[in-house]
Amino acid sequence: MVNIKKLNKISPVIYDFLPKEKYNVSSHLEDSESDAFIVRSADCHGMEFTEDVLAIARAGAGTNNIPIDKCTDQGIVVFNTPGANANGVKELVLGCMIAASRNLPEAYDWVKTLSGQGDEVPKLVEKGKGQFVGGELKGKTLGVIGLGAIGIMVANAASAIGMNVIGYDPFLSVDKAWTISMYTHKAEKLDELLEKSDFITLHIPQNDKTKGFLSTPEFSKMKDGVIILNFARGGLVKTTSLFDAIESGKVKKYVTDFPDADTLCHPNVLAIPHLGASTPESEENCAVMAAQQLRDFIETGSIVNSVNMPECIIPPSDTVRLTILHKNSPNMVGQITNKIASYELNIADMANKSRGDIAYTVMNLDHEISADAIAELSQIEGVIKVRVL
Ligand SMILES: NC(=O)C1=CN([C@@H]2O[C@H](COP(=O)(O)OP(=O)(O)OC[C@H]3O[C@@H](n4cnc5c(N)ncnc54)[C@H](O)[C@@H]3O)[C@@H](O)[C@H]2O)C=CC1
Ligand SMILES: O=C(O)C(=O)COP(=O)(O)O
Repeated sequence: MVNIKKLNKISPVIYDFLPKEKYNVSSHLEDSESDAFIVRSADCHGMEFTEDVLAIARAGAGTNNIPIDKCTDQGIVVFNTPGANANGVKELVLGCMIAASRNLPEAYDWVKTLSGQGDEVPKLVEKGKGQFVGGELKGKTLGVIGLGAIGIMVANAASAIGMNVIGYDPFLSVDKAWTISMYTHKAEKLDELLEKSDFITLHIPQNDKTKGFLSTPEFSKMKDGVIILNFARGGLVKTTSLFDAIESGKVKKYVTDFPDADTLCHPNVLAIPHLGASTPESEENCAVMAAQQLRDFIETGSIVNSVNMPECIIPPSDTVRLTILHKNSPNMVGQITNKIASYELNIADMANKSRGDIAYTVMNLDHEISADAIAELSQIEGVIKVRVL
């Protein structure tokens, strides 16, 4: 039985992919008895992992809640589900862009104050509506920072409703570029996007390099009255700089899916409780993808959509399969194959993939491998984790 601990509520569709006969998926497991974890936004940074932990599947995109370096050092494969919740976020970004521009939250609050005015309500509505006049999106310029799964969908949808779109992503892949609407203008420099945009939306991961991505120097380059949307992560925007920019009239409104004690009640902040991916469709897509990836890895050794290990797609096999995560350094494969040969085992098939400092070797063997041989392979310097499937 493989124990998979759920660290968040996950769509029950996972049970279709992790059948009860083989997988014990529960939130009641101890960390120490878990072979793998499936998680949404729960903070895993303080967790200790035993050497039996094989993988962590993030049913979602952002992995800043997972200690990636620690997992890599321990040979724990971390997966995410790229694109699985992108449509959910895109729709909320569009809705909030309209809500912010047309002053809907303020108007909604105000109209409720008319309660108790009886037949006067329609007249009072017409009299008071002028205070909530807000601009249309058509013809305005939207700056999209980060053209990944979500940023591209937002850019394409905004083009379709008549906005001018400027995109900025210095790391854009060619495959992704093919999917961007021809109407999206490419900003060579971030400054160009900051200077020209009426709305700016963030769709980049939060990491050591992107923390405080928008702070005083960036705000100072923006147009007066810009509306900023942050459906990526709270730490991307420096709050003190944001409040100064609101005070000076530079920023008209800040829409965030990641409120904190400071931003929560600010009158120019439209705060949403991290709802971007909270749709049945996105939750199900993420759960399916996370469960499938986890199962494939556990059963065949295949690694797809990992954020810390090399991709390695291998068909299932009836033979004994050995998977070895190891350092990507000279003569690792040589030492491993020599050790196997010393036990007079023949390698029928083999794959070796690397990513940065880490490599992954998968072998199909003609015969069973002994516990002694596995122990000796594990002791080779640079070998991180050995599994027999
Ligand atoms: N509010 C919510 O519920 C959700 C929030 N998210 C957040 O949105 C982020 C983006 O999600 P996806 O689009 O699915 O990820 P993705 O990985 O498909 O796209 C991220 C893009 O950001 C780009 N990028 C990275 N650093 C950059 C930089 N310094 N400047 C410009 N571009 C940069 C990358 O090249 C990539 O194209 C996630 O990391 C997560 O934090 C994701 C899903 C749901
Ligand atoms: O996928 C992401 O990065 C998200 O922010 C969604 O988080 P959630 O799964 O809704 O806790």
